Amino acid sequence: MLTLDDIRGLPKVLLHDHLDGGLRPGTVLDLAAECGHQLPDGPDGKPIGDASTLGEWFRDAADSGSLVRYLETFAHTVAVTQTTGALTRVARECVEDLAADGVVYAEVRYAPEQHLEQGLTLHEVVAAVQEGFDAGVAAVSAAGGLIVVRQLLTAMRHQARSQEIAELAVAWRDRGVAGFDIAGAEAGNPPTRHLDAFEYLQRENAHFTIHAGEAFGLPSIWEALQWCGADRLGHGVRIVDDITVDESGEARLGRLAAYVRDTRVPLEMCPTSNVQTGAAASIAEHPLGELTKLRFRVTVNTDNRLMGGTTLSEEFFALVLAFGYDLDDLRWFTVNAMKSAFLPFDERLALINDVIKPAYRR
Ligand SMILES: O=c1[nH]cnc2c1ncn2[C@@H]1O[C@H](CO)[C@@H](O)[C@H]1O
Ligand SMILES: [Zn+2]
Repeated sequence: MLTLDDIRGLPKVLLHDHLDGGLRPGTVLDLAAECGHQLPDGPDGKPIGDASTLGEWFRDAADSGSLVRYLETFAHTVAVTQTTGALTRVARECVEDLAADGVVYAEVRYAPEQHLEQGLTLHEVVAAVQEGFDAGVAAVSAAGGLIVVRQLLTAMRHQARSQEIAELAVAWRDRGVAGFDIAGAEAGNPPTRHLDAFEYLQRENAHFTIHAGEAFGLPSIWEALQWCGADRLGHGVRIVDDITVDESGEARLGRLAAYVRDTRVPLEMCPTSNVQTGAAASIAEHPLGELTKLRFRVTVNTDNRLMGGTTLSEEFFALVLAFGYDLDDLRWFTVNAMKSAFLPFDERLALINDVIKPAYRR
């Protein structure tokens, strides 16, 4: 059986990771002290002052069984990332942490509109993050490693800035931004609220993914694909609601599930996050197992490394333990993810042929 160390040594691809959900606990402490943000109280009734207690606090608070409560924890990471210095630091550390975990390609998302509280403009936010990504990539490569990183710009689904953020993503498309996303509480905020932004992106030949079918069911997935034209689905777990398995174990796909499988819509699945928000009862019962058996285009992701206390290697290891996956399965997930990336075709192919396949052969 594969060990966690084996998995760390394999090249991996990460399509769904939130920048503001991946801060190092120690960095949250430093930045909170710098900007005077008050962190939550620890067990002793005083604001938490050490990194490991803070890491546990995020994990426990996010372990809420509800997406809305899970999202409340972001108030702290967003509050401490309101300056170019903080954004650049967090972005650089993100790249270094992903590379240390064996990630060779990552698309990291965040919502620029949430980082304007101290007067930054949207463009300044994107520039600060890009500066951090560039510095991180340079540091990794100076140490002999390899990682390619792109930004995805997220609009918050309960707000009304999606058109502006979509235009921002297009303006930065040749300078490190590979696509667009919407996130936030799903119930009551269907993707069609942002139809103008999605239609604009389609006219611009731009790429986008939509958080859909996480806390909410099939209608949200259907809208994301058939009204909005999403290239990928963030989570998409509820697509199992359109699949029935009879007594003999034979699966029947409804029209929407068949469409998703037939057209190879990538599912950005995030096992730990889904257990934390109650979208799945446990890793072992996660729909990823069934969807993988049925050969949907499943990819494995972290969502929020801080809130989940996780890494991509740990997500894979949990799946190895729950479903008995082997090296071939992990290669399949990784190639699925690389094929689904918002990177030009020739660059995807080069990473698959020159980096991923040789490593899994060895
Ligand atoms: O799993 C998720 N579902 C929906 N929204 C999320 C999830 N994880 C994070 N965010 C939201 O996306 C924002 C930008 O990164 C975060 O601030 C958080 O509110
Ligand atoms: Zn997410």
